[in-house]
Amino acid sequence: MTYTLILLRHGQSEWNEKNLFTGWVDVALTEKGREEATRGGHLLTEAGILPDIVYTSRQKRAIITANLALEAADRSWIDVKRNWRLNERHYGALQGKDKAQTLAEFGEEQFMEWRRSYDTPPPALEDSSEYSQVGDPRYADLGDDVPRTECLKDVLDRFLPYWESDITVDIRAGKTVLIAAHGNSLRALVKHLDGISDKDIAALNIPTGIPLVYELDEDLVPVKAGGTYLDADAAAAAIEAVANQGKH
Ligand SMILES: O=C(O)[C@@H](CO)OP(=O)(O)O
Repeated sequence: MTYTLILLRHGQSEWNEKNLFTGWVDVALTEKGREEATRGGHLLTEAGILPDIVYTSRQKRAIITANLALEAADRSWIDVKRNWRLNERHYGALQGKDKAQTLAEFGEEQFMEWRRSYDTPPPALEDSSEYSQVGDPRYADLGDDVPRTECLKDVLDRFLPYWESDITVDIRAGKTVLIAAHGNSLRALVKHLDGISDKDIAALNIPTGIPLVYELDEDLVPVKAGGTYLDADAAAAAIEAVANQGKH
């Protein structure tokens, strides 16, 4: 008996296109991002892998990606659960900043430490910033615990309780679960699933809009480490592009 889990990073967002750090800022998809999402749904249909329930963050780029992919797969009717614990990593004071300019200003070592280190968060974002989520009604249940910055470890710490309490329950019930989320919240999940070390996770990048399918055994251990991208060639090229962001 194995279980099926599908991970889908949202399609290209307006700030992905502009090469800006995004985090918890609720930016929209570009036209290309919408097309990627629809194509993701077609890839699922072609592979005959159809989700029974979808989990998303509370951010519209993931929500709309899920909607478009499910519409393409004719599965708009499935149950949906949204939770802030699937949100993108809060990028602190880098939110809204240009990646190339940040790289030029602070140098590659600092830039990569903020982008990809496991446990070094960027400087905290001021509550008065236009890019702060403090006071946003969608996070009212968080009270004053709305993040001001996060490292990947913080994402794992807030994601894992929800993984255990909700997502794994649906998986173990035999449902094919689709998680539509973000580059860094999905990196956190992949780190957990594949048992990737704190150091090695720095080199792992997730492309936009290409379903990544995991077959999990009874202990929820991947049958094939790293899972399977439904379009492996497109994924390889897109992974390279994410890794090099800010450098060109
Ligand atoms: O800006 C962000 O929020 C993330 C994902 O788009 O970027 P990065 O890949 O640099 O962590």
